[in-house]
Amino acid sequence: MEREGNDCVVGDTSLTASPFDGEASILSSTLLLDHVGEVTLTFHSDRLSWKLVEPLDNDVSTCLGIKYFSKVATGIKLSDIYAFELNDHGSIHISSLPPATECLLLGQDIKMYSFTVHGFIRNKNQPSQCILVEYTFGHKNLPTCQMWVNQLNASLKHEVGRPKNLLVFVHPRSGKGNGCRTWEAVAPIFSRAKVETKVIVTERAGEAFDVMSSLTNVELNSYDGVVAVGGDGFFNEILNGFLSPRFKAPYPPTPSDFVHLVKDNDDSLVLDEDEIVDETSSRNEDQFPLISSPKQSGSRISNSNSEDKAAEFPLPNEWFRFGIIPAGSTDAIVICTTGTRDPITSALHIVLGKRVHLDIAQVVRWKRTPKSEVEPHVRYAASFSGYGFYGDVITESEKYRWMGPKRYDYAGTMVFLKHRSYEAEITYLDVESDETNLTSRRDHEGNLLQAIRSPQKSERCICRINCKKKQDGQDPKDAFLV
Ligand SMILES: Nc1ncnc2c1ncn2[C@@H]1O[C@H](COP(=O)(O)OP(=O)(O)OP(=O)(O)O)[C@@H](O)[C@H]1O
Repeated sequence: MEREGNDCVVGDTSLTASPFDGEASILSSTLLLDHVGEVTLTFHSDRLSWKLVEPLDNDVSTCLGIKYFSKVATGIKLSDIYAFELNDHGSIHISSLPPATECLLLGQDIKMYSFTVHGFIRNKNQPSQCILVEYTFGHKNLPTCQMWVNQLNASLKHEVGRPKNLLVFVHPRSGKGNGCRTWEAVAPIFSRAKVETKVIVTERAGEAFDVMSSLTNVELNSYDGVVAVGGDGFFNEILNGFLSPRFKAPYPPTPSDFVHLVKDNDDSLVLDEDEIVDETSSRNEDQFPLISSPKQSGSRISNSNSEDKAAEFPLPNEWFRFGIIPAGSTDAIVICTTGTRDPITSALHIVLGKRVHLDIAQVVRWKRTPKSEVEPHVRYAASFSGYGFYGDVITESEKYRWMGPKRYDYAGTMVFLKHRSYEAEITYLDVESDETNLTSRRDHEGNLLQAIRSPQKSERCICRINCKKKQDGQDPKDAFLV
């Protein structure tokens, strides 16, 4: 170690393995840690650690007679680091005290070359939340700093699953209208981590769906994933744009005693006798009488990107991922997946390549009648799917988007005061995941469905809706509810 004029400390740099705390290290140097002082920085295979060369007495410093305890970190795991950056020639400040409490006599700035380690620590009170940290190390020689940055960047490349290129959709009017500001706040994390981003700020509802559904799989494969900066609705729109033209799966079986309903002009729902399906004939004809097979349903269910049909990638590569940075009104998906509603935490999870599997529900709206030309409507939902009161609240709340998240409270109250009730019949299929024979599975599902459905829907139906039939004093059993 040598000392140069104005007390600048220049350390020895060792590229060979050297023992540190009883552990083999890859690299070790004496450097100046900004706002701390002279440290020995050591790079182990999975972490960086540093130690004050001349520790302060019992880790306590004094200023004008006041004692300050040093709470300087002493290391960081490689997996908690998202970037290393070489800085311009500039000031490194030597002091063990935080700037606010620093004694003028203790601090001094030294001009030198430096590099910064960007990482995160967990919030002690809320461990799901990540807090950005950065440590800047200085040295008089530029090549030493460069060598450290090159070496560290090379090891970050071994961290698996970190994205390099992402497609980002920003919903500017999401939540309280903070979509763009949220993106601006997290964008530096992506640029420091050298993650390329193509950013699309939407101008209308449905734009993200259109872009996602019109991109070819080859184009999608040029990205490592897609990120939504917005709320749950926006994320679901992107997901639907991705899945709708690509995902090929059989529709769920039609309930065997499905009753067809038509909506009369007075908004009440009544049974249309002419439309009742002959169960026997329809079941013989097809296991799924009211919905078309994937072949029949054409572009809705098959891949609409004709040039991709014979493509190498039926779906994007296995590393393809979907990310969400919360800027919405409720952000349920983010809270469920990261445990916190914090854009910084989400951005860090994305650049660090953290992954979590997400269940997706396929929601199929059946054909209203067997003669109907309209194809079944298919939607995918990542968080929840609402019916009845919830559906009405969402529909109503869209009229008051200018209120921000409070619109849900307002719309919820308004819909509640209408005192509508909604009826639904739920059946479920117990699917064995390892079952490979689709035909036998369908048979099994069909039997199971019948087994768990109750016999006479009309007998059990209690009409609570304020429909015309009821107002006219007719037997509620004549009115069917959805
Ligand atoms: N530029 C835009 N202008 C208007 N609507 C848009 C625009 N971009 C997207 N949308 C639509 O706004 C809907 C709601 O967006 P988003 O989910 O981001 O906000 P939110 O409803 O406030 O949040 P949350 O879903 O968390 O309650 C989306 O389904 C999307 O179709």
